[in-house]
Amino acid sequence: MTHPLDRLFATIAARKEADPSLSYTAKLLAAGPERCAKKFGEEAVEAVIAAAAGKKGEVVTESADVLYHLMVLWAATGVTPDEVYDTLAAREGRSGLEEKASRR
Ligand SMILES: N=c1c2ncn([C@@H]3O[C@H](COP(=O)(O)OP(=O)(O)OP(=O)(O)O)[C@@H](O)[C@H]3O)c2ncn1[C@@H]1O[C@H](COP(=O)(O)O)[C@@H](O)[C@H]1O
Repeated sequence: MTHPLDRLFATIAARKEADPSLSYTAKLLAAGPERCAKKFGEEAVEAVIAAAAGKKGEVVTESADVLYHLMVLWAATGVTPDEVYDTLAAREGRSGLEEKASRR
């Protein structure tokens, strides 16, 4: 069974060919990467506000919005989930503190 995020990305990628009057994703993609980036930023801020207010339920729903808009941004900029997963895999097992120290 495919992961829900992979299924969502497949739907988003397929919307590149869809009619913007029939699909929100197609409308966003047709508006270009800058518009997609702005929407992602707005949704991220909404998640930040929910977290700062201690509203766990809203953190969950805003997180879903953030993930959707991040994937729209990947589609708009030609990034694939595998590229992101590979980057995460390459970091596996290396502490963030260790990586930070190596930059000093
Ligand atoms: N997961 C989502 C999803 N999450 C959030 N959104 C939309 O993202 C929008 C952002 O919220 P806002 O409050 O900022 O909306 P808004 O003010 O109307 O947006 P703007 O006019 O500013 O762009 C809302 O319209 C939400 O419905 C999503 N739209 C689509 N999906 C998925 O994408 C699939 C394809 O959707 P369509 O492309 O619309 O067919 C759907 O079946 C879902 O699986």
